Amino acid sequence: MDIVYIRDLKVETIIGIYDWEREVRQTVSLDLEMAFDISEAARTDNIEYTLNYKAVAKRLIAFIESSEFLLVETMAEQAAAIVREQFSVSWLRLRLSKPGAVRGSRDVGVIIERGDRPTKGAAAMSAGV
Ligand SMILES: Nc1nc2c(c(=O)[nH]1)N=C([C@H](O)[C@@H](O)CO)CN2
Repeated sequence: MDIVYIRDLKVETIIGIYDWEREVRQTVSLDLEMAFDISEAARTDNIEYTLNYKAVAKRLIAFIESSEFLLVETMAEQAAAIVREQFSVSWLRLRLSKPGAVRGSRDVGVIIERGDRPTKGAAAMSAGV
């Protein structure tokens, strides 16, 4: 299985457990690796046969911009579910970072994997199979 990816998708949103975090929008950043067989798209040179990363990015931006989660965990889980269910992605790895949230660190956050691990190709390598 191959991978279609999105790196460092920055979105402004309400996120965090502290009072001040409920009042100002902060930037979160998403890295997404999505298992997808790209062979038919490569053969036909047709966007209809692949996972359109722009469509995924637009959907995630709309979802995150309108959300108000306390935890990065909740945002990551729900973003992963949207990608899996609405774009028929069988496996994905999602890193959700909150830049500057902890003094002294570049960013903090979570990395989650969801779905069935692919057994061959770039996605299998990425999933450590
Ligand atoms: N595992 C988590 N730890 C923390 C979170 C979180 O969402 N998941 N959030 C915070 C605060 O909102 C922090 O980001 C503010 O700097 C603290 N720890």
